[in-house]
Amino acid sequence: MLEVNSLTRQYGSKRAVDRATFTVAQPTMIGVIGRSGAGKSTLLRMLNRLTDATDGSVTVNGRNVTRLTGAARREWQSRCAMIFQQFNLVPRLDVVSNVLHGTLNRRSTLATMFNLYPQSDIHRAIEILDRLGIAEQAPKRTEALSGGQQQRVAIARALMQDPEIILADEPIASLDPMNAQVVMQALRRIHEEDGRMVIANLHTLDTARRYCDRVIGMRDGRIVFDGTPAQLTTGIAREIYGAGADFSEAATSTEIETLDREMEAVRVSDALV
Ligand SMILES: Nc1ncnc2c1ncn2[C@@H]1O[C@H](COP(=O)(O)OP(=O)(O)OP(=O)(O)O)[C@@H](O)[C@H]1O
Repeated sequence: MLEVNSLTRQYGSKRAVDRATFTVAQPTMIGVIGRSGAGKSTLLRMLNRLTDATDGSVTVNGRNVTRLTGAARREWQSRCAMIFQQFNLVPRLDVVSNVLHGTLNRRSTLATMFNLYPQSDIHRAIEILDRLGIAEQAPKRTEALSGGQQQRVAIARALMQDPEIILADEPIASLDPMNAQVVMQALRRIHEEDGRMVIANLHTLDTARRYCDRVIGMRDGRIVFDGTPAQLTTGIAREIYGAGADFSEAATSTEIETLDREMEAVRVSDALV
C-alpha cells in the first residue's frame, strides 16, 4: 500500500509539486500525464527519494519513507527502482555488466571495484535479459544497441533489484513508435506477471490509455485527475493539458495504432512469403 499525502516540492517561489495526494491499495500500472513542467518528474523523484520533499509524506505499508537517511534510504531506493528517458546506462560497458549494476546496493566496495559478481547473479541477469527478449545482446557493448534495446537493459537492471515498485520517467520519450510499444509491453508484462506496481510518466495520452489501469493527470504541480482511462474524457484531457477547444488527442499520440496496422501488414506479408 502506497500513500502519498500532501507531497510538495518548492523551488524558490515555484511549487513544482503542490500537495499531491493519492493512495495505491494494490499493485497497479499507473500513468502520470500532463504537459511539460506539470511536475511529473519531480513527483516520481520524490517517491524514490532522488529529490527531497519540502512537505508532505510518502508512506509504504505503514512506513514513512520521506525522511529516511543513509542505508535506510538506499534500501528504499532499491525497492523502488527508477528508469529514465535517457536510459542512464554505462555505454562502453557490456550489457550484462550494466544489468549487474542493479545489485550495487548490496555489494561491497571491493567486489564492485574488481567487478566480482557471484555466478548466481550473472545467471539471473541473463535470465532477466532473456525474459525481455535481448539475452543474445548480453556480451555486446551497450552503446551498440538500439534505443529500445537499451531501455530494456535499463528495465533488466531495475529488475535485478527485485523492486516492489518500478518508476519510469518518460521511458519511451526518446524512442520510435515500434520500440516505444516493445518497452511499454515489457513494463505491462512485468506488472501483470510479477505483480509489481509500475508508475510511468508519459507524455502521450494514448499510451497511458492503452497500457495503464489508472491515470493521474497533473497540471501546474497539482493532481487534477485521478481515475481510469475510461473516465478520462476529451474534456478532462483538455483541462489537464490546458488546451483550447481545438485540442485533439491525436496531437499527443505516438501513433501506436498506426504502428499496429503496419506490424499486422508485415505479419501478413511474411506469412505470404
Ligand atoms: N532542480 C530544479 N530547480 C528549479 N526548478 C525546478 C527543478 N526541477 C524542476 N523544476 C521546476 O519544477 C517544475 C516541474 O518540473 P518537472 O520536471 O517535474 O515537470 P515535468 O512535468 O516532469 O516536465 P517534463 O515533461 O518537461 O519533464 C518546472 O517548472 C521546472 O522548471
